Amino acid sequence: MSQTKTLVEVKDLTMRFGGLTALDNLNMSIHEGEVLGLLGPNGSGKTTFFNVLTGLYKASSGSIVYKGEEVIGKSPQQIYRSGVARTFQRSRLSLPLTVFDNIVIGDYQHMQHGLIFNLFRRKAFRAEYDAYVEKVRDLLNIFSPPLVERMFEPVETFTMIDRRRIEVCRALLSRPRLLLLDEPSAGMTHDETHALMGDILDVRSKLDNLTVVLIEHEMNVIERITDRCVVLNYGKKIAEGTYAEITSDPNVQTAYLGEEAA
Ligand SMILES: Nc1ncnc2c1ncn2[C@@H]1O[C@H](COP(=O)(O)OP(=O)(O)OP(=O)(O)O)[C@@H](O)[C@H]1O
Repeated sequence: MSQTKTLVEVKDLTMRFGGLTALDNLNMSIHEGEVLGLLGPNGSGKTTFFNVLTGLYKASSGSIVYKGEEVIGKSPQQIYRSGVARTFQRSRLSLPLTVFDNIVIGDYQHMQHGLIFNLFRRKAFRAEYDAYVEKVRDLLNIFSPPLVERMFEPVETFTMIDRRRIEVCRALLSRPRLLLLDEPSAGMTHDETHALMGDILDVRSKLDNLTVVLIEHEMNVIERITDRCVVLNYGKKIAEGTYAEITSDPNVQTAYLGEEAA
């Protein structure tokens, strides 16, 4: 029998933007090692939840306990260093830069040496640079081996799916415990989405102890890769369970049909 360990416990979490309540007394948990789907109609608070969990927004009230510690009030850097990494809905790659540069940029807070130090201590800088090359090569070998050969080519020469892979690798560079993926299938074809999700499942099986939360609209993706789902509507949790459970839940059907009818 598998035992469920809680990695994140969310209690009465509320986020207001002026008069708009984006998260409304949200209670939910994220279990260690699971792939959790975060679903809900447009504007239901999914990205806001990621923004609060990663310290970009400070919640109006409530609590998020991650690995036994309160997250609210910590800076995005502190939260990143504690093992929470994410991708964004819109691509944040710098197209003229290489794959290597784009992946390493995300980890600059972990670098030992600042610019002035590097100017004067080239040897130490070189050693750190070489270590990063190895780290990125190892990661690409796990996540997407064909990218290894093209590590020093500019991102603008890559297809959409490879760009997404690069973004996921950037999030994985710090070897996070919790990976938050905000609509990774956006803008991709069905086949590309299928391939990317295969990579994500594959990397989870290769990296120990990785928990994934995925915001996604494509139902077939959710069915294929999630262990469990939480559905939000107007910032509240309206359903929770396996894909089969949530899709047969009348509250979920009403939330989605209501949206279509609107
Ligand atoms: N910085 C902000 N300032 C004001 N309102 C915001 C801000 N961020 C989000 N909102 C509002 O909060 C609500 C929830 O938005 P959010 O982006 O979290 O929804 P979502 O479920 O991720 O939607 P989608 O699926 O369209 O990305 C929306 O009404 C949105 O307009």
